[in-house]
Amino acid sequence: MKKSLAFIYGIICYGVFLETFLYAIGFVGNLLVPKTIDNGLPGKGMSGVFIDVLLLTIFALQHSIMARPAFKKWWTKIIVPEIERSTYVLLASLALILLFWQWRCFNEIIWKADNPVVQGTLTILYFTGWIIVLLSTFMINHFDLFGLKQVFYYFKNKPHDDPEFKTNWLYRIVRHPLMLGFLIAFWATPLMTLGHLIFSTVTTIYILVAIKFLEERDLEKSIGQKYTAYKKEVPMLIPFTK
Ligand SMILES: C[S@@+](CC[C@H](N)C(=O)[O-])C[C@H]1O[C@@H](n2cnc3c(N)ncnc32)[C@H](O)[C@@H]1O
Repeated sequence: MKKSLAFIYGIICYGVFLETFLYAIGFVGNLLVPKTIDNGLPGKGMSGVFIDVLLLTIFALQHSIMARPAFKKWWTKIIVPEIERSTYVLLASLALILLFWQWRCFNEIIWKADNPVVQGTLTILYFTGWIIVLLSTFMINHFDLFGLKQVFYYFKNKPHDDPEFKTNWLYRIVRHPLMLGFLIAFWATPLMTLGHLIFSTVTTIYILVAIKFLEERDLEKSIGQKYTAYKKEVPMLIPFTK
């Protein structure tokens, strides 16, 4: 019973993530969804900027704190370890939903591409960024990353191992293709408004800090010499710079 419930919970969390991910593509790209980065509650002065930065900080803190090994060790004494990843994914999705709902728009134009070729190129780049994000999740292990594998193995009474360290496909070109995909999607836009600029700047700072001071430190601790060698060989985010 407990295992079935955990499995159902994992599927629900994955469903919420999938919807949030698709909504995010529409939100950042100003496409199809009711509230977007440039179409929603109007931002007013510094209080609007404060709200946007706060929303991004809530997401960043949830993401960073709950991904740390020390937090997971403590947290899995409280909840069933097999639903830890699903819970992380659910809370990350809820933090994003809060951001989509409460985002304050600032529509002052920073840049606008009028040339159709430039517009088209930036739009293609935008979608390429999201495709890179999605592909990268499959290169690590999509179902592990989003908690489905853990609850399925629990349901089936099979032991679950942590995902393997990968250095193939996009991980041979940069160490963080998933984050590179996000950076491309956040910056490649034919219309950059002040609100979008706040979003892209804060997320870029967060991505750089999280990679350098959190994720890579944990990876070096858990993988050791193999990761140090990988760092020497493969660039962090910009392809062909090593
Ligand atoms: C959201 S993913 C982002 C991965 C990576 N930073 C990227 O941008 O492609 C975070 C998880 O991926 C794991 N991870 C990072 N690099 C990895 C690799 N080369 N192989 C397997 N897992 C990796 C981290 O341990 C962490 O649990």
